Amino acid sequence: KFESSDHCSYEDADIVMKEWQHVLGNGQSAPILLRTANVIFSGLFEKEPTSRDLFTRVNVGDMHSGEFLAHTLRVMTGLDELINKLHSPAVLDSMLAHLAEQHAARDGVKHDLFYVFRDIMYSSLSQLLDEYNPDAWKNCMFHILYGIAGALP
Ligand code: HEM
Repeated sequence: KFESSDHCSYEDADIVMKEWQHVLGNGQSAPILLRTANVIFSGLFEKEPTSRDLFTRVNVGDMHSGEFLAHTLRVMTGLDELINKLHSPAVLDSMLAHLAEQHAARDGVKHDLFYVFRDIMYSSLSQLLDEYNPDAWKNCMFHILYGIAGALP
């Protein structure tokens, strides 16, 4: 399944939160989140074409439609909330448990799609961020992605 990683230490969490803040720190957070999400989802659909069908309900046929943008904003604000809770493990874990249920309820959502998502996310972040510490991201995103997708088929 997921390759293991070191524990997301307090310092790792600090680095990830600070670097993530640089993505969003200029007051233009929504357009940046949407653009990043568009890159990630386009990359996912390119690599795993059948995964597109999981998003028909949210009008993936037109990735610029209000429905699809609203979906990507839910995902990215969800990610933002998770990252901002890296110092509050109990709260983080209850958010992750809820997201795990929401994803498990959707047929066809498989754990391996999450590492495709992860790898595309890492390459976008490394391009987006002047300072990018891959080990800190790997350690903390392991916890987040495993928390959502660890029990998926
Ligand atoms: C860090 C990664 C991710 C986060 C934070 C995240 C978060 C979310 C959130 C907040 C929702 C809305 C839940 C709801 O209102 O029911 C959602 C829906 C969904 N997610 Fe994720 N997600 C992530 C990754 C993925 C991946 C990799 C897949 C699989 C390709 C996926 C598949 C779906 C599907 C199919 C839906 C339902 C779309 C609909 O509304 O019809 N997610 N996700």
